[in-house]
Amino acid sequence: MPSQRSYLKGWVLSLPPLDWALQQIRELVIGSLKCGPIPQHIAFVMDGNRRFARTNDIETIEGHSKGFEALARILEVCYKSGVKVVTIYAFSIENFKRSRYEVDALMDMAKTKLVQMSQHGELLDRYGASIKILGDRTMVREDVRREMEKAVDMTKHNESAVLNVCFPYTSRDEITHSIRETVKEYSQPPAGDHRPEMKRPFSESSIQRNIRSRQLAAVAEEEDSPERAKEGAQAAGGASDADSTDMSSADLNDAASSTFNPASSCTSNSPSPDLLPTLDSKYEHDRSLMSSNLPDPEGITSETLTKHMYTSEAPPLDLLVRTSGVKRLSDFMLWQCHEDTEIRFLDCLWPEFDLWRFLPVLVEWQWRQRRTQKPDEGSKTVGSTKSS
Ligand SMILES: CC(C)=CCC/C(C)=C/CC/C(C)=C/COP(=O)(O)OP(=O)(O)O
Repeated sequence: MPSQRSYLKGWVLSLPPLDWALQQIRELVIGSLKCGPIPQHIAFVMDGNRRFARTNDIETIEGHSKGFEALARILEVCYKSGVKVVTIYAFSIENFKRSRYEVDALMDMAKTKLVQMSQHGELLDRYGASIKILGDRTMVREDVRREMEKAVDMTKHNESAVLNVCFPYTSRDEITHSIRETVKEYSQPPAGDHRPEMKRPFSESSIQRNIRSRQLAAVAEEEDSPERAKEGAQAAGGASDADSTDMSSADLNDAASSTFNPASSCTSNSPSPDLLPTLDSKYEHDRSLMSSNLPDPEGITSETLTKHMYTSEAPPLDLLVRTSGVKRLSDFMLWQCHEDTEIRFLDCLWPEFDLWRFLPVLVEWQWRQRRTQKPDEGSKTVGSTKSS
């Protein structure tokens, strides 16, 4: 029954005059959306294909095929409105647990549809969008991988927009990949053979060193003569200086011996010995780092990891939409969801998703953007990083 109703609805809406009128309305709506800020990066969890198939009494594969049609509709809306990057969860690593038949059908769909979309005059070509495949391609069948690479190659000259196809992907896999790449980067001397800088006044280890050297001074002051207190204070000052400037090997040696060596600065009044091996080993580590010419791991920040994520070239994620009423991220875009990413869970199934269901999400996003825009940002139309 539901499939009969949707067939009838489809037939009525495809009558030429109605279809034309609807097209005009769609254009008007998208045109008015473009007057406001537009998210630069949107991600979709295209959930509910199988449930759609069940409720409409069609094959599971047919449900996925309807899902692909919905994707084409939504990409059209996104690129027409000015969204720069769309990231889709097309195949999770978890999806390999599905039946062989379904996995093969999804692989075949990716194999044919991606090249189809990339052809001259087709969707991606019309909007100047390039395809990027994010995920562990080694898990994909050779023939599928070849076609995916072909689609990437066919669209690589397109510069107006991007379609990130996560296939096969999970965030945990992506984050692991990024850490692995970061470790590789920090395990070899930087290009050009530059001596790594040791400038890190606010690093955790610098702060720890400062606190401990001050503790040494305090212990000396409490328990010993004024001379010892002075010695301790000097040691603390020395450490602070060393930490706030570039540290040469000589500085490190001096600091290590005068400040932290129990034998040289504290004899009878040494602090608890369990504090000292840590300090010594930290300095040992710094010293060996200086002599090895490797980059300083203290320089690793969240930006370093971002740089090694699959989405490194994409703008920050402004909006994440999941259909089918399920309120989970399912290991998708965990790193990319920042404090300002809007996450929307919609009740409709993915194959039912269209401009009319997407519109309220976009309008609400625009409304929030405008509400949080500062007066001098009035004309800004780019997805921003402001809090709501
Ligand atoms: C370009 C390209 C490769 C397009 C792929 C097309 C497409 C829509 C893929 C989504 C596949 C998928 C696992 C959807 C989740 O719904 P589900 O199967 O988990 O449905 P359910 O939640 O109802 O079980």
